[in-house]
Amino acid sequence: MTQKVSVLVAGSWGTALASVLADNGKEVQLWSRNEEQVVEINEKHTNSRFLKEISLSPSIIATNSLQDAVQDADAIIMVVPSSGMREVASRMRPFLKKETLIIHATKGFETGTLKRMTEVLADELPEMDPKRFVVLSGPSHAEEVICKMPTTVVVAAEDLQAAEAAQDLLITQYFRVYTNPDVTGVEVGGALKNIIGLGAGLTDGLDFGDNAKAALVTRGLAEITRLGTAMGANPLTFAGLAGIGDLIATCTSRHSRNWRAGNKLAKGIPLDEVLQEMGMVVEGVKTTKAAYDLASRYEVTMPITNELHNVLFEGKSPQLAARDLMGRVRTHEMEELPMTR
Ligand SMILES: NC(=O)C1=CN([C@@H]2O[C@H](COP(=O)(O)OP(=O)(O)OC[C@H]3O[C@@H](n4cnc5c(N)ncnc54)[C@H](OP(=O)(O)O)[C@@H]3O)[C@@H](O)[C@H]2O)C=CC1
Ligand SMILES: O=C(CO)COP(=O)(O)O
Repeated sequence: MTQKVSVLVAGSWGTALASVLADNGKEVQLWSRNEEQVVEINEKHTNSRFLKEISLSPSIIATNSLQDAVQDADAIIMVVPSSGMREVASRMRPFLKKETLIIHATKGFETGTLKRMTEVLADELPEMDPKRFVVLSGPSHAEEVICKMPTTVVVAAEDLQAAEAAQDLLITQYFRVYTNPDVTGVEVGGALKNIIGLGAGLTDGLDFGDNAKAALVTRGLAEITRLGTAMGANPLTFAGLAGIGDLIATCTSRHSRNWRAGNKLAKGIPLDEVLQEMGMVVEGVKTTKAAYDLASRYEVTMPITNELHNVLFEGKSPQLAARDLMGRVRTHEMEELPMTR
């Protein structure tokens, strides 16, 4: 029997994942709160606001009804921005079957609570087994996936069978899916790389050069690993797709929303104008605030996040932030290790 999979919501990444599922022979519903978008997807088979003139599979059915999208689904993929995860999870709860597989592909923390997305899902869906919540992450720009360009991602769940079920739903010739048991690591890596992506956009916008960007990625990975392990992640996860893999994509790609936002900031455009101009979610901004608070909660040193926080929210100039990063007290590359001579 054909599996029924619903994707919530029809942003760029949700639409690209719906397309992968359709290519994999699944019966796909794509939920949006926006009536015009539903009509466009069903009648023209495009989602022009997010994916320009790309043609979508006519087998993807868009709907405005959350109940219709959720009630018969064998699996649901949640791709709502982190700011909307709690609201959408709570609204879908009355229609959800206990056995439905829940996957999310969102990269961020909840502002205020600082919770990871599977923790938000566990709060709002208490009837579901949290060990079966799956997170999907890795280097995967919607603009390339929708064109069936070779892409690799990772799905993590505490329950291996749940991760394998997600792998099975999505793996295709062009979309290779690995499993990993480290839910915390995959969620933390996916969220924190966006901060470094913003920083890379700033660095490139200010013409700091290739050495600076390599330093940012490498030292960014060091602080992601530091916070992630303090939160319970396996450090090896950050050497994988949800860590260095996604950092490379975000810090080097012309598709990256976070890189582009950082690049605009480097031109002196104020943050609120940058976010308006982007017209798409830039998770790195809220994540910088959350990571700044998490670093303090877990007593972890995160110099790049700290400086980016000052640039975004305290009006510090990026040049001064870079100077302060370069002028930090000298230390060992592996800061956990003592200095030896
Ligand atoms: N784009 C990409 O390539 C990738 C994105 N991601 C992650 O996926 C998530 C979504 O990003 P992306 O698809 O790019 O975002 P987009 O900006 O492309 O789309 C966001 C969509 O979410 C909708 N939305 C926002 N809040 C709510 C809500 N409370 N209820 C219902 N719908 C809502 C918006 O609807 P409306 O228009 O009505 O506001 C819009 O359709 C992010 O966490 C991102 O980091 C992960 C990997 C790749
Ligand atoms: O997470 C993403 C790609 O893996 C999307 O975020 P960016 O567009 O900022 O790179």
